[in-house]
Amino acid sequence: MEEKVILEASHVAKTFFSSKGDTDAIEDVSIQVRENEFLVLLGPGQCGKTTFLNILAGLVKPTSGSLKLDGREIAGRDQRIAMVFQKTGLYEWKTAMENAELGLKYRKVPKAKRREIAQKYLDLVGLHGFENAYPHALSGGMKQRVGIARAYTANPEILLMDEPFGALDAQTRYAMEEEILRIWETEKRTVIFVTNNIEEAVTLGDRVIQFTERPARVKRVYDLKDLTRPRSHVSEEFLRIRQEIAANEELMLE
Ligand SMILES: Nc1ncnc2c1ncn2[C@@H]1O[C@H](COP(=O)(O)OP(=O)(O)OP(=O)(O)O)[C@@H](O)[C@H]1O
Repeated sequence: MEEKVILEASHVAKTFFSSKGDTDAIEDVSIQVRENEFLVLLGPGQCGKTTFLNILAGLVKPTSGSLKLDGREIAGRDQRIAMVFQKTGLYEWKTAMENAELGLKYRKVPKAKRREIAQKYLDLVGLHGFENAYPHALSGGMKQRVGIARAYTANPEILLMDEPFGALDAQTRYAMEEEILRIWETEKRTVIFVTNNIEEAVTLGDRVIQFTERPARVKRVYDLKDLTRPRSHVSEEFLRIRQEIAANEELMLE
């Protein structure tokens, strides 16, 4: 059975206009995102990935093109879409719990209820016992966990993740890749995850959409659904796909 398309971007383009010259960030990107899939957007640095994600989040207005969520056109921010940033954007003067429940507070959810929901997701991301910790007392990986809990707490249909592990050391990054898969398997949502790291893309994605250099276009789509999880970084299949994607990326950079 064909899976349901939850989000569709059609012919999205973005040019930043400025007195110093215009920058074409995205040329013409059309993608379909399937419900509950883990979709990775992979592309070289500065190719326009963040811009594209910001457009999906309603934070940047496309120059042209359109977005449909659940079959209906959307423009601007939508509560059904939540974002996890590379820089976590946590409030330093708020505890892990207060950060996690913030979205619900804005929505005027009563305190007891929002505590209950935030607690559920702090538990899910492995932060039980750290509810009262302030961000400065948390490691980089733990801060990202709070960011993920905060996004889940808002109960979105779609989670956008912009290189969330890009600033972490390699070991923590591997651990967080396993963690995000565990969290996603436990409570499935549609995830759109941006990275410039091929290994990370192949580790995580049901599908990987490879972008060209700026201005971004879709170069190729890899369907990895049949690559069994958990994925061994040294299996023949994993290495073959990694190599294939890398070769394609090099071709683009020549
Ligand atoms: N607000 C803006 N005004 C002008 N130019 C911008 C703006 N935001 C992004 N750009 C330009 O658009 C291009 C794409 O940037 P973007 O951050 O989307 O790339 P990226 O693929 O996410 O990069 P990275 O992998 O380094 O995070 C860059 O050349 C950037 O300088």
